Amino acid sequence: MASSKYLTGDSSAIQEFIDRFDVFLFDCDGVLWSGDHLFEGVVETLEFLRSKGKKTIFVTNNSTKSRPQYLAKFTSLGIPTSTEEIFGSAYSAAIYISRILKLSPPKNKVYVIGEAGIEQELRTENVPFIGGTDPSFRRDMTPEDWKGIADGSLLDPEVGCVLAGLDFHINYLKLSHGFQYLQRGAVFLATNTDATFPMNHSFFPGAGSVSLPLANMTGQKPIALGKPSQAMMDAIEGKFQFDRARTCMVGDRLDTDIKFGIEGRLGGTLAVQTGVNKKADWEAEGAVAVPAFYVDKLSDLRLVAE
Ligand SMILES: O=C(O)[C@H](O)[C@H](O)COP(=O)(O)O
Ligand SMILES: [Mg+2]
Repeated sequence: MASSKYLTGDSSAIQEFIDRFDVFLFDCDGVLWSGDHLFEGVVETLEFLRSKGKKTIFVTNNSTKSRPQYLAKFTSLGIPTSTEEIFGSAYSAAIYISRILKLSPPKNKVYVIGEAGIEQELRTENVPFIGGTDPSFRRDMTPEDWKGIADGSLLDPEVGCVLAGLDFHINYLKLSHGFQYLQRGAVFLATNTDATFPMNHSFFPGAGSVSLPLANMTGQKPIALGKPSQAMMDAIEGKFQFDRARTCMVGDRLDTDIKFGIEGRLGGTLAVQTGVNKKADWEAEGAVAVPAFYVDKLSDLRLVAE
């Protein structure tokens, strides 16, 4: 089994690690922050890497925010960046639908299960959609719903795709509509399928746990456009033209971030232990992915190197 090199407290190993890469792809939830709590030393560590001429790119599976909404969060937490450096699964899904799937009338609409981030990125790509944050879907089922969903009178005949992401307002009504569209042949997509969502130093249902009922009902697995999807890696590489061998993926989750870097044939992967996975997870027999390097927390990269 592959082994992972521990860097925390080892300045020469950290220096050697940093010298190996020109570009760092940073995961967000569990690496930079937990919810709105910014981890200690993150701003200084990013500045330190940038001062060494390193390129920083933020790659998140969290589809609840669009790139401009993420820019506002980064700015509010004191992290200097631009929408150019931010690549989210909502954006990845929107460009997949508009540039690859290319839905054509009369079934060119997307039924969204998710938050405003997905809606904004679909609008940016001129992809029509229904559902999402529409308040008329945030309620209990009525007798009219049971009848109208079953006979299709309440369904939109122009829906050709169901896109599911992290939805903090998921309910029976939304799932019932989603199922009927999939039964009628709509393409099943997910921004990501993370099982859990790291927040406030604990865990909550992730996007994958939101879309799973639809997968369970239909027996279909959605095409996931976030990490570890290599469609996302190709899109990021296409945008930034980086040398994969000189690029490192930094993440807290084995089955998304680390798998993404390994399957993307990047020069390296670094795991931090401030989010979902810990050392014991990748040392376990049959681990889904083993990071090449690991630290306790992101700011370990900075402290020792100076
Ligand atoms: O459920 C989710 O969507 C994920 O837990 C979450 O969004 C992960 O975000 P990331 O760690 O990729 O920034
Ligand atoms: Mg994460």
